Amino acid sequence: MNPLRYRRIVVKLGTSVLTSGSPKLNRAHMVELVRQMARLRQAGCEIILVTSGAIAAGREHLGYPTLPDSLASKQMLAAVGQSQLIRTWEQLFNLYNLNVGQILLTRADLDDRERYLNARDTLNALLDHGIIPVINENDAVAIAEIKVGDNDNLSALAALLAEAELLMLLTDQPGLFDADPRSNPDAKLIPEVQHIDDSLRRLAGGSGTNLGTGGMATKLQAADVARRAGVEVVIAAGHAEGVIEGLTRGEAIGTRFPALACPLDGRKRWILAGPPPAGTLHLDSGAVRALVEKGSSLLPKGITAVEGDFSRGCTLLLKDPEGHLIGRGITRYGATDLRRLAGQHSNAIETLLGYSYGTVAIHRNDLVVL
Ligand SMILES: Nc1ncnc2c1ncn2[C@@H]1O[C@H](COP(=O)(O)OP(=O)(O)O)[C@@H](O)[C@H]1O
Ligand SMILES: N[C@@H](CCC(=O)OP(=O)(O)O)C(=O)O
Repeated sequence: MNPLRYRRIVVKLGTSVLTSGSPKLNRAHMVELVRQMARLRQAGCEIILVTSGAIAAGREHLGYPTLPDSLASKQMLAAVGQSQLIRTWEQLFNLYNLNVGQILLTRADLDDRERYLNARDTLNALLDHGIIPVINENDAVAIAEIKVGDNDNLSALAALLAEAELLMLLTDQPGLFDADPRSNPDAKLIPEVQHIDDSLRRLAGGSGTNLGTGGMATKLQAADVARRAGVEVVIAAGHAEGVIEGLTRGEAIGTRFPALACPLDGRKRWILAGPPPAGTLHLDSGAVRALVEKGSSLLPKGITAVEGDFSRGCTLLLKDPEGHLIGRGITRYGATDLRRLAGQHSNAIETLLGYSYGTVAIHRNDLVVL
């Protein structure tokens, strides 16, 4: 089979894969993973590595100190461990004459469109020079407000940034099961997922260990974001022999999430990936139909309630009358204005506010329907 079925892939390695369930990095296993990635690279496939393991590596390097369960302790471990981690990746890739470039991100780096584009340019420059980008969250400085929080979602953002074709979420289980296989030995692997809905989300539990973050729940969130942007996603076991190469050849391993048919364009990818929502607009059923079925802009008339305190240019969540999330978009009016405009006809905007930024609350170009 053709090994170049995918031109650009993101490989996300969870702590569970890098430590093999032990409290320290399993370097022998990391060598095997690098061997596979190097072979693919040499065959012309561009690889972006999203690596967890900084906190585990820091704990190992400091001799497993007993620390309070505080953010500062974790940040200290991440600061120590990240340099151990990148050094290990660097040494291993150098065995194959490949260089690595470290990118440490927080959500704040992706919020602003210009910073998002800068990060994208750096990623592309590394790839253009045959260098393997090695990405982790900047745990040492990130506090809750600016954190992505888990590397599953971070890897989806990396896949969007890089316009990758395939995202591999490699973990300690062979894929997504119909129940957590740690506690349900009869659980069955789900080979393919077409729709990510609430019933599927209920199957996906948290991490089974205290080293991993998020478990299958964050892997599903990541898959949901990436496939909307046209990226195919697969969850598979990182310890399975030849897994990275096999997945790149399109072999039926793990749980596959085919990419949605109509990928979003660049700006809409950023709306999906970048800014955290600053509020919520509740819409009536007519507005929901206009957005979902006709691809229209959102008019103030269709807004029934406004939650949050936000200004013009912020990203908002859009919900239908039942409270289901139907999209996200960038508002042309701040919260105070929208509270006045909700339910009103667009030609009353000037009279109600004394000024106007146009007839729509959210323009269709600034809107992603989910
Ligand atoms: N439905 C499910 N199918 C598979 N694994 C599940 C499921 N629900 C919860 N899990 C747990 O998710 C864990 C993997 O997530 P996590 O510990 O965060 O790993 P990683 O470090 O690779 O991100 C598994 O070990 C498993 O216990
Ligand atoms: N950024 C953290 C890992 C966060 C995370 O999501 O971990 P995991 O669930 O193992 O992928 C670290 O390097 O330790």
